[in-house]
Amino acid sequence: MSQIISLDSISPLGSPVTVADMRAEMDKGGCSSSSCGSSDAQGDLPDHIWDKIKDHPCYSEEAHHYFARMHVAVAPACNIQCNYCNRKYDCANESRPGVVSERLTPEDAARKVIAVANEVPQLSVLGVAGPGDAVYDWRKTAKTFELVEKKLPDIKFCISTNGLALPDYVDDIAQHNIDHVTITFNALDPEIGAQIYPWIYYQGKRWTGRDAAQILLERQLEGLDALVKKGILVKINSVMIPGVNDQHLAEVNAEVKKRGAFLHNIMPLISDAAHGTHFGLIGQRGPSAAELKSLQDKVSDGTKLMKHCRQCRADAVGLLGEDRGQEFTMDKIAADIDYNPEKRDLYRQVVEKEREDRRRATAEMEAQLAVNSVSTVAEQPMLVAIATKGGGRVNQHFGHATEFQIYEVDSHGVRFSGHRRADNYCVGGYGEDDRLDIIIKALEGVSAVLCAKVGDCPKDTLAQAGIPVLDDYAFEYIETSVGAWYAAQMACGQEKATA
Ligand SMILES: C[S@@+](CC[C@H](N)C(=O)[O-])C[C@H]1O[C@@H](n2cnc3c(N)ncnc32)[C@H](O)[C@@H]1O
Ligand code: SF4
Ligand code: SF4
Repeated sequence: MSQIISLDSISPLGSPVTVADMRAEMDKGGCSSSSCGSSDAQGDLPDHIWDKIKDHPCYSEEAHHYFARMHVAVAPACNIQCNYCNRKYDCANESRPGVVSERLTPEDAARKVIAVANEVPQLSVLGVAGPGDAVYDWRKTAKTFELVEKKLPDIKFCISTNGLALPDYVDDIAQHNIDHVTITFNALDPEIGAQIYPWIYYQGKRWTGRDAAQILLERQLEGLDALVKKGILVKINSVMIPGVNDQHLAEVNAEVKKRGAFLHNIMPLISDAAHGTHFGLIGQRGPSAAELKSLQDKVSDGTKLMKHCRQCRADAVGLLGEDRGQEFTMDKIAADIDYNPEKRDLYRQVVEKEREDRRRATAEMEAQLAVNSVSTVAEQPMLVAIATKGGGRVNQHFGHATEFQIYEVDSHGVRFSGHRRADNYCVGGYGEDDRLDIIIKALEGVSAVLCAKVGDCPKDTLAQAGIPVLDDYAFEYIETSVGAWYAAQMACGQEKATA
C-alpha cells in the first residue's frame, strides 16, 4: 500500500510536513500549548537503554516533541504527607501535581487508555502518578497495567512514588514490565526532611519529625538501589523549596548519581494559599526561573537533568505542556471499546523520518555555527524563546502560546534550557494588556521570541520592552531557526564592529 502520510494528517497536534500544511493548520486556530526540548541522540547509551527511552516523552527531551503520556488517577491513597501537596479531586482547572477531575477504577482506566490511544496517536506512555502513591496503592496500579498490557502491549508503563513502600514492591514492579520509576527525593539530611514531611505512616504507626524523615530517607535509598540493581530506569524528582532544601539539592544530585539514577528532575515548588497546602498557607514561595536555572546549571555535570518536566496533573493526557484530559472524562467513553492501532502505527512511521531529518539539519547548522565563530573569549550564551505546539518546529501563533520553550545558543550550538509559562491562569493575570505584561515578565533575560505568526500590537509592545518577536522562521525546525537567528546577530555585530 502506498500512502502519503504527514503528521498533521494523523493529528492536528503533530508537525505538518509542508509549510502550506502548517499555515492551514495554524489558520484553523489550533491552540494547544507546546512541547519542548533539544535533540538528544543515543550517544553512548547501549541499545537496550536507548530502546526504553527513545519514545518516552519524559526520559528523552527529543521524544517529547513527538510523544505523549497519559496518567490515570487510579491510586488515591498515600502513606505520607508532604507540606506542598493537597490531593484535590473533582478539579478541572488547576494544573499541578496531585490534582484530578475524577478517580478511576482499574477497569475504567483501561477503557480510558484505549479511548485515548484511538484518538491520540502520539501516546507512548501510561503513568500512574497518584493522585496519591502508585506503589503504596499497588493493587490498583498493578491491576490497571495488567488490563492495559493485554490490549496495548507496546505501551510503556511508568510510576511515581515517594519511596516509602518501594523496597517491598521492587520484584512486583519488575514482573509488571515497568521500566520507568520516579522516586521523589527531597532531602538526604533528615533535619531538612522534617521541614518537608510532617508525618509518615509506616508499619502501622504514624511517625513525625526527624524519625519520620530518617525512615523515609532510608527506604528511598533502599528502593533506589534495588531498582538500579534490576536494571529499571529511575528518575529522581526533587522539589526545590527556597530556604528549605535549595542549598542541599546539589548534594542530593551527587548521591543519586552515585547510586545509578538515570535522570534527576529538579522541579520548582508550586505554592499558593489557594491550594490549601501547608507551604501555601504559610507563604512559602517557590523559586524564580533564574534560581531554578542557576541550580540546574550548577549540577548539570552530574546525573542527567530533566529540564522539560511540566509538573502534570495526575490525570493529564497529551503532549507535555498540553492537557487534553477534559476530552476523555469517563462520561465521554463508550462502555465497550476496541483498540484500533492504525493511527499510532502510521504516526510512528512519520515520526521516524521527521526525527532523522531534524537531527541532520541540526548537525549541519551546528557545524556552520562553529565554522563562523570568531569568538576568542568565553561567550555568554543567549536565550531565545520559542512558540511551538510540538513536532520540534516553530509552529505556534504568539497569541496562542501559554508557555515558551527556552533555548540557549552560542557558537557551540543550540541547547534546550527549559520552559516558561505565560498563561493568565498560571500567573494570575486578566485581559490582553495584563497578559502582555505577564509575558514580558516571564521572558526576562530572553533576547528574542520566534513564533509562527504575531500581531502588530504584541509585537510593538514586546519590542518596546527590548524583546523582538519574529515570525521569519515560521514552521522551521527549532534548532535550525535559533542557529540562523544567532548567526544573523553575530554577523550584525561584526558589521557594526568593522564599520
Ligand atoms: C502528586 S505526586 C504523586 C506521586 C508520589 N506520591 C510522589 O510524591 O512522588 C507527583 C509529584 O508531584 C510533586 N508535587 C506535588 N505537589 C507539588 C507542588 N506543590 N510543587 C511541586 N511539586 C509537587 C511530588 O513531589 C511528586 O514528585
Ligand atoms: S507523597 Fe505524593 S501524593 Fe503523597 S502527599 Fe506527597 S506529593 Fe502528595
Ligand atoms: S510530571 Fe514531569 S515527568 Fe511526570 S509526566 Fe509530567 S512531564 Fe513527565
